[in-house]
Amino acid sequence: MTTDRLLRIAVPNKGALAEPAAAMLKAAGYRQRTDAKDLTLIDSDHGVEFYYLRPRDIAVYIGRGHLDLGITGRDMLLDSRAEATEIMELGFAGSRFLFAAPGGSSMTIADIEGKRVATSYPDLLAGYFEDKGINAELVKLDGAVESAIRLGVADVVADVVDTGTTLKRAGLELFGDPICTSEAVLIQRNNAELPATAEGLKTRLRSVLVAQNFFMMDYNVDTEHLETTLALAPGVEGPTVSTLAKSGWSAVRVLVPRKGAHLLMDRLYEAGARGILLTELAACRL
Ligand SMILES: Nc1ncnc2c1ncn2[C@@H]1O[C@H](COP(=O)(O)OP(=O)(O)OP(=O)(O)O)[C@@H](O)[C@H]1O
Ligand SMILES: O=P(O)(O)OC[C@H]1O[C@H](OP(=O)(O)OP(=O)(O)O)[C@H](O)[C@@H]1O
Ligand SMILES: [Mg+2]
Repeated sequence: MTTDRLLRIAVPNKGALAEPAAAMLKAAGYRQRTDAKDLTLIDSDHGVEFYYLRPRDIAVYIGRGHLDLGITGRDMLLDSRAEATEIMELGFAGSRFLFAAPGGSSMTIADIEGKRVATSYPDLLAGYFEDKGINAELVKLDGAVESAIRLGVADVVADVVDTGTTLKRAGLELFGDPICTSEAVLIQRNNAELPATAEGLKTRLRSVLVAQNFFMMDYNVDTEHLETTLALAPGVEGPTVSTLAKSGWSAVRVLVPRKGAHLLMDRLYEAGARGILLTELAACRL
């Protein structure tokens, strides 16, 4: 344990980020609140204090230097214009931020000129319009933006889209390229000096991502086919090759990306590997 002050971390208290953020911190070995009414929680074993805050406010606290690290959405960080930087992608709450208009209207970005655009991300959108030289009227709403056109308050909406179900239900169609592609990110204040415990937290979060995205693979292979199989699955730091009791055979252990793991098993089998096993990683430190 370090003698540094407690590391202060902002965790989303509600919405799409809250549950997966707490789950990721738990998977990294930290304590998390068990009562949704708790505003803070101290994990003294790790020298960390968690603050449960609205996701939209997190970049503000970090940018002003009142908290050390925070979990928020990239789109929210950009919209806040806070003096904070994204330091790690966390792999959940993936979304795109897109324009939509009534179904069948076949609008283009150029058609936005002079229109009323409803959004709950006004500064993100203002930045986009500035870059593109578009003049449009921003209508700031808190949520349920998809209803703004039907209710007559806007001609176009710009909103978070995941599956597209909400837009479809509102009879809207997407147009243009995404204004932003978002996911949950770990943020810190620009050029902040953090307690030493921050490095430990980052290492643990990175390790959770590896554990989530990789499998451990074991297989046996004879000497003739060893090199071919090693080339197919080179691993992260290189495979471990040990001698098998059966003469002329090796046992190989290697980390493989979860995505495509079954295809890789087929390829390794064709290349001579046998007894191929895939195992979940409970945790790791790389
Ligand atoms: N349906 C979704 N699927 C994936 N990510 C989403 C979804 N909705 C929102 N997000 C992402 O999660 C983050 C927080 O959005 P969320 O909707 O939880 O906040 P909010 O709108 O301020 O809160 P609330 O909806 O509770 O008022 C944003 O980065 C956003 O892109
Ligand atoms: O593409 P989908 O999978 O349908 O998800 C996108 C919807 O999810 C979010 O809504 P949320 O529930 O956060 O409500 P809000 O609009 O009030 O923020 C977002 O604002 C969209 O409305
Ligand atoms: Mg929302």
